[in-house]
Amino acid sequence: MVFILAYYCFCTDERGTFRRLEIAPKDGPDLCRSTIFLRSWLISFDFPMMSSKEELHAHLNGSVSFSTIEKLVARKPHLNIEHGMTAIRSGQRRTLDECFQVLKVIHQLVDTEEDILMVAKDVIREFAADGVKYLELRSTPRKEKTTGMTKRRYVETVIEAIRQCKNEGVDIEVRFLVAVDRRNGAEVAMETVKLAEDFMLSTGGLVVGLDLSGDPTVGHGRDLLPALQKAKNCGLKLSLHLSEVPSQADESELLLNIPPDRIGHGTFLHPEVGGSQSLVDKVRKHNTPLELCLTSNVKGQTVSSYSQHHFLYWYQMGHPSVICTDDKGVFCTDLSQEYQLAASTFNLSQEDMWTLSQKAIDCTFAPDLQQQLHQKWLELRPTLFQL
Ligand SMILES: CC(C)=CCNc1ncnc2c1ncn2[C@@H]1O[C@H](COP(=O)(O)O)[C@@H](O)[C@H]1O
Ligand SMILES: [Zn+2]
Repeated sequence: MVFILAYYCFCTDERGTFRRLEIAPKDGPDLCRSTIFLRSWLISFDFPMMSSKEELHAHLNGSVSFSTIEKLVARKPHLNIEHGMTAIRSGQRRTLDECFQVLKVIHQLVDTEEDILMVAKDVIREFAADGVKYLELRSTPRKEKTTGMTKRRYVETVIEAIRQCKNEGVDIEVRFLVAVDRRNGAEVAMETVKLAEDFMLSTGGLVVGLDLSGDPTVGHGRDLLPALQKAKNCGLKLSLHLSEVPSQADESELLLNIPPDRIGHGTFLHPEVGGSQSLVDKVRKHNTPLELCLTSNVKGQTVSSYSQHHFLYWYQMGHPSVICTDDKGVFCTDLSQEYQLAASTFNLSQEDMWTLSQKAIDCTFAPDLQQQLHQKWLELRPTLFQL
């Protein structure tokens, strides 16, 4: 017990800056589960500001937790999938390619409408339990011949999960971005945009946008430009994974002209890491927010260490930057942990953290909710500074 406490114990110094006291050497699934509970408990006492956050970059299948994986494995024992194959634990690193292999294993486990419903509801409840008040989930519609699942049913099932959570009183607003996997090429991208448009019009505002993601080393954004432009023209908000690897500068130049409404990662945009001033100028000109995922980038080895993360570059410039998880299940993290990592790495105070989470409200794709969220944040603020 003492060991577990030490693992997640944080304190604040005289500036109110978060300090992590100790890090566990290695966490197994059991330890991970118990610490997630314990950490939520500690956070609720020590950092009330952590109970007001918004998550703007979360891939559904990458966000599946240990406990949900256990339920899926029990449904499909014949697949012989073990925990080590679906998550990258504390201290472990993988190449980006290996990270995508992990997602393929999870896809094997999630291949029916029942699975999607359970996974989406669990993920929504887990974000809510972590104090996330507004969540934008994204996922790639998948067709599974063996189970009869269609892409349309896939999206309908995610929407159903969002509605059920709402009806059950889960304290979180959820919106959905339909994802285009760049690996599948231009034709599929265009079909996906049409599907997203249909759902945007038929779900009363639950589908708000389009995400471009997938293995950044596969394909080129120029082929996807017509689909992305069509999405923008029909009113879908665009969040594009850009410059996740160093070789994407040309593609980013092109896609930034659309322009996107938000950027996922943008790890190699700035000149100090092989990007260019012209790329930075384009991002600045449109004030395009960045979705930054510290653990994902470090564990996926596109960033060498937390202190080298490009969060600092953009934060120091005062550019809108939103802390996100990317794939909380795969990377064994949650949004509270990502905020704490940013705070301890970059010497941020509680006030700084508060301001970050408050400014993220203006980066959401649900303008109809922004006023309500600002009000909620103002109501929760006094509880933070009374401590
Ligand atoms: C784990 C990993 C590779 C992290 C690196 N960051 C990522 N970069 C680009 N696309 C991603 C990333 N993480 C998840 N995705 C996308 O999200 C999908 C999984 O979630 P879903 O099935 O769309 O619900 C992946 O197949 C991939 O298309
Ligand atoms: Zn991502």
